[in-house]
Amino acid sequence: MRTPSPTRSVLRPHLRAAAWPLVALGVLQTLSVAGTLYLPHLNARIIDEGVTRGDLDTVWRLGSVMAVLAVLQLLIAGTATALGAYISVRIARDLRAALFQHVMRLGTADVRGFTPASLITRCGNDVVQVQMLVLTMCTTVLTVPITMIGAVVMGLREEPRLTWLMAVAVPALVLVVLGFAWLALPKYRRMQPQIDRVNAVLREQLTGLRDVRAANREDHEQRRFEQVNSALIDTSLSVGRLYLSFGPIVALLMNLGAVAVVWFGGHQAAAGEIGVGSVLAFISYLLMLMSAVLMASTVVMLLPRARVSSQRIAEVLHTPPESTTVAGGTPWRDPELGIEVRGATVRHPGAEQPALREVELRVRPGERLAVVGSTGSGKTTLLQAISRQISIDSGQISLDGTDLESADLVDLRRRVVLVPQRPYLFSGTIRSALSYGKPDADEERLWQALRWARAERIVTDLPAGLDSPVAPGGTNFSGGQRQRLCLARALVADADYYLLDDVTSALDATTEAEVARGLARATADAGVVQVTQRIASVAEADRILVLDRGTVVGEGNHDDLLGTCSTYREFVESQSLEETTA
Ligand SMILES: Nc1ncnc2c1ncn2[C@@H]1O[C@H](COP(=O)(O)OP(=O)(O)OP(=O)(O)O)[C@@H](O)[C@H]1O
Repeated sequence: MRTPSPTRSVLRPHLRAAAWPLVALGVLQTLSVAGTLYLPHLNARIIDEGVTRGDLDTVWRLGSVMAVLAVLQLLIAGTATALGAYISVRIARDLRAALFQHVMRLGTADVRGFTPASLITRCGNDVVQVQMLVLTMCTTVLTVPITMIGAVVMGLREEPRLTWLMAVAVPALVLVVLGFAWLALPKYRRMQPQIDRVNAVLREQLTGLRDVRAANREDHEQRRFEQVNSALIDTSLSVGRLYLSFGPIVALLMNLGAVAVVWFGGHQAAAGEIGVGSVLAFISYLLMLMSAVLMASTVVMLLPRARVSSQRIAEVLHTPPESTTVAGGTPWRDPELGIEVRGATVRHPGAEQPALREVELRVRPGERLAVVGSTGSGKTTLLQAISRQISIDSGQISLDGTDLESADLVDLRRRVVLVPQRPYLFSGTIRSALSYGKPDADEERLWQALRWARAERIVTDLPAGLDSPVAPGGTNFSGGQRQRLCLARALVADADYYLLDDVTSALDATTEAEVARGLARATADAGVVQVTQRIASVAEADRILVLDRGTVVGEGNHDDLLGTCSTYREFVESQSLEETTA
């Protein structure tokens, strides 16, 4: 079975949506080309029937017709160009929107797999490549064949004995174009991944700028950037050099064609066999024919590059979204059942060992479960799995008796709120940042959440209060302030379950204790799974789950675990040691 071309599959829905503008464009282009083809013929008649015979009336009459026709042709061609640009911009806009919408629905693992840098290139540069192709197609798809046929027919009408020149000039030009394509296409293919690499390096360097400076590695990073950048520049330059040689060769061929017409046609004109106007018209038709071949070659050049870009866009669009049950999944069964994890095993893509092995846990409404374990023991992975940021490889996770795989994802995310280890604050104001997950939250709710998260002072200390600006990522706040604001944002959502991933790690012990008290009040009716490294937070929990290398090695309350779980004892002892040292 033939697989549809990626360009076609990516463009089809958008071309269909632009059907009427495309029809209008076709009509305008046909009229414009017809005008272009008729003008040299009129010119020939003015010269041969008017100028040569000294018939001024004919010169005036045909001259006026030619002037009106030329203006009309210009207007129509201008409108067609504008319409073509409009269609290509509109298609690019819709394609980018569709791509962005799809990326938003991709699973976390898929986003990691593509890499954010590549996704940015795909939404940006790759869409631009497709847009360029559409724009070129808009100006050539009808113009080229009509011009080619029209130029040959009109050339034959003017002087059939010169048409052999067309039969020589056009294949020569086609050969040059094919040679150029053969040299240029591999370079174009190399370019997109090179743009990806530049973006990836740049993104990493800008994200880790502080660490680069702290480690004095500016020179190293500069070299790393220069390496990927110069690879891209080299490719771009070699394409540019090819174009440099292509232009003069094509111009030479076209001029040789014109000279040949003058040479052979001139002899016939001198012998009185044809008019000078016909020779001039034939030159115009030959040049039109060659220009049409060039226009077609532009499409031939753009097509493979746009194909590579379409392929990259199609890869994203064809990646299934996170869930087939984004809305309208299986209803929740029994609110008393809460969160249940049964035999959950998770292996991250590319990882040798599973991050979670056969994990079992249960959290009911109003219950608080603390999760402790050494670094890398799978705590974050567990919370990601419960909130369905990642899928589990085996076992089952359910909420209120409904398997998360078949649950309504939007409703799940409304009911179960994850506060990650390094949450992100979006730019805007504190008000917009706090109500990010619940845009209809009233002001009282925002203040209440701020009080619970002990973040009220952060806001009242600012002159503009809730309307104070937040920089992208919340970088105008300290780590501890950011953590509390993010916690407040989660509490605004008023969820049924909270998954808290070490959310007080940047706070001092006193503030942490205050936050813990606020949290306890805020989430009194909710179920809470709290990953923590602090013994103080563990003490507040109803139960404690101890993870070691992805496996549950203990579960119970503090006293039970002290007696039964050596990993937990080590955790407690390390904390006591820290406190003593402090
Ligand atoms: N995206 C990933 N790809 C591959 N392996 C991963 C990925 N994320 C985590 N891991 C691995 O899974 C294991 C568990 O990681 P996880 O982040 O869940 O640990 P953690 O207990 O939360 O650690 P920490 O306390 O340091 O935050 C680790 O061995 C880690 O290297």
